[in-house]
Amino acid sequence: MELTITRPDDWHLHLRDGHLLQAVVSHSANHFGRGIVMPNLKPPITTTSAAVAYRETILKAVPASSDFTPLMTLYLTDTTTPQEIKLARKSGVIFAVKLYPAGATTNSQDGVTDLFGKCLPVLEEMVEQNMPLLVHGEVTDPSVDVFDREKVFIDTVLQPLIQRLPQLKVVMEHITTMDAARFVESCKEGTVAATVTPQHLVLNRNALFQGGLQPHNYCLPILKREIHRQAIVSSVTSGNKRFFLGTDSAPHERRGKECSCGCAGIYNAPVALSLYAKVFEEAGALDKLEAFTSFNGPDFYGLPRNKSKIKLTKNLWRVPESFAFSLGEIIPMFAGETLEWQASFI
Ligand SMILES: NC(=O)N[C@@H](CC(=O)O)C(=O)O
Ligand SMILES: [Zn+2]
Ligand SMILES: [Zn+2]
Repeated sequence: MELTITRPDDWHLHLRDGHLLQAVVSHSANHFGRGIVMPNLKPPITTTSAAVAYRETILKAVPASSDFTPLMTLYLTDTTTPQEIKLARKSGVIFAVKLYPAGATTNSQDGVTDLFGKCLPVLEEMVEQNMPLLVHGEVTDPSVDVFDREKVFIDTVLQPLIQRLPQLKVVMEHITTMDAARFVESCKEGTVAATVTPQHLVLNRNALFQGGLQPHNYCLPILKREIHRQAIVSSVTSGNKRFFLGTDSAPHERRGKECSCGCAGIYNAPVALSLYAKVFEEAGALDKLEAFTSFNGPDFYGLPRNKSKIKLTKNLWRVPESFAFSLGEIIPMFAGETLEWQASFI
């Protein structure tokens, strides 16, 4: 079996910098037309000038054979100014602002401590500039169970935010629960949307402990119960325009994952399209795959859809065990396993 679809984009991607960037960028550039690049570097990308410089670095690392376009984001902090949002919009290369609640995930220590207390003027300016807010939707209160953090975030931050600023464009990134899927479905189309990762469509939380601790399945928000996975699959495969592809591909050097305090993030760029295709096929919804991978995202962001195509072929292939690079190696999701769908340029 073979499918030809409009070239997809990745609306949530970590490309890192330095040697790691060099090692991973081609895996995204080989399949995707554009990527919304996350700003959680060390130090984070908090200014327009840093984002412009980071974009140049990425473009230099993209293989010459690819016209992959990085779409940049700004990392929101307690001290981001409305002026910075104006500058970001004027730059023409920054497409969104990213909210990391301080302490919620990898490199989020400089994130926001009090969204309503510290960031309202910035959020109001974002409405003016039609600049979307991308949210890592988890509260960080240590008394809230890690499996409930997304739902509590919706109730205590997202819902009030949308009520207060109904015109703000918001993307709830990497949704993991039935609650998030239902919430996004209840919001106004074109104003609130969600990205969905391959791992939250194909794995449930058992995958963290299958045969022993599985650090390469550890990401945030953490994998949830099977009922949540099923709810997300049905929302995504229903063809609802509010959901689109965002891999959250988040490479870490192997030693950073396989240690006594391993970091969160799954490197899925090499397998993402293969897994999305599998999910839609199993749901009997291959006819809806292209909208999810290639139409809903650009339509939400007000960007043109890609013109070129890619081919998805049902062809068994083996995921490499690892990708070696100058500082070590990166273990991809489903390392060493056999997958069914293979993506290629036309
Ligand atoms: N998803 C993750 O588990 N990790 C991401 C950060 C993020 O997207 O939350 C990373 O940067 O490694
Ligand atoms: Zn996140
Ligand atoms: Zn991410």
